[in-house]
Amino acid sequence: MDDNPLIRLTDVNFAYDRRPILTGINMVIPRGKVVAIMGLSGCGKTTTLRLIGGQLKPSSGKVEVDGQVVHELDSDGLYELRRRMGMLFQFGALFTDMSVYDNIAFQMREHTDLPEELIHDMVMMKLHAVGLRGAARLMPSELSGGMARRVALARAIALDPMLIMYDEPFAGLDPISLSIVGELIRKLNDALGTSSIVVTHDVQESLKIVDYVYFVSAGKIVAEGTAEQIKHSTEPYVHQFVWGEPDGPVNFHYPTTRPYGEEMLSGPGRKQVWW
Ligand SMILES: Nc1ncnc2c1ncn2[C@@H]1O[C@H](COP(=O)(O)OP(=O)(O)OP(=O)(O)O)[C@@H](O)[C@H]1O
Repeated sequence: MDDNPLIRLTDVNFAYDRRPILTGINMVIPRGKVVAIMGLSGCGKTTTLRLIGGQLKPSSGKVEVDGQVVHELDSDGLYELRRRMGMLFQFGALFTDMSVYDNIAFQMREHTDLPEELIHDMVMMKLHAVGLRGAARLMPSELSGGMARRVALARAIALDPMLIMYDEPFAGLDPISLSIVGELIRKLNDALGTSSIVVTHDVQESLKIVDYVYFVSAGKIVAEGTAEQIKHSTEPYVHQFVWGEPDGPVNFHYPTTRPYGEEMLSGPGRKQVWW
């Protein structure tokens, strides 16, 4: 039991209007660790990140970050808290009209009064950390997908955050870029002494780099454990997910109560059929 985790979600429920998205979520992100939230599309992973970032408020339950209840903060408190969180959004969108250098300097200029010489040194340090110091003057359109993702990573750590949240950091990358980005997530976490949350459905890549995994299905945590425990899990849902098996508790068919035969016989133009 971690008495002082960076993040704690306690009995969190969240609904859009009256449609439940998350139910009874209990989750802990320890300091200094990399934790993955995995699950199929639409299960509520991004929603969980948005609750932690304070963009959404839970319908009930508590979201605590570094000892503060996120949804009880006023706008100044929230602004201050968010400044200490780095975020790599899905597909790591960069500002397309700014150079790589300016993309990273942007946060520093927005949130600090640091002089340009210092910003220069910090931008170069961040770019060096992701191996792209030489790309500082390029525009985003001149980068490969893997390079763009690394720039987005450098931008996420621009302000030395206490927490970095990655939303699908591996999406659309070739296998080499994928493992470079994976290794960088781990290295940056350890070098900066932050905590990281990786939202992903890329099981194999993330199991190589994370300390702990939460599996979410239909808005509930259905399994959790260390990367080793997850790899060897016999829990049917986890096993199916980890090994990418088509058959198992996750159905190929979206649920329907209507038998297939009945559906086919009741289509348009079928009403007059004599049988
Ligand atoms: N603004 C919104 N209004 C209503 N429903 C929403 C909204 N945003 C997301 N949802 C719904 O909430 C559910 C959870 O979405 P969420 O984005 O958290 O899933 P996810 O697990 O991150 O999926 P993906 O991997 O595809 O990004 C989905 O069913 C989605 O349709």
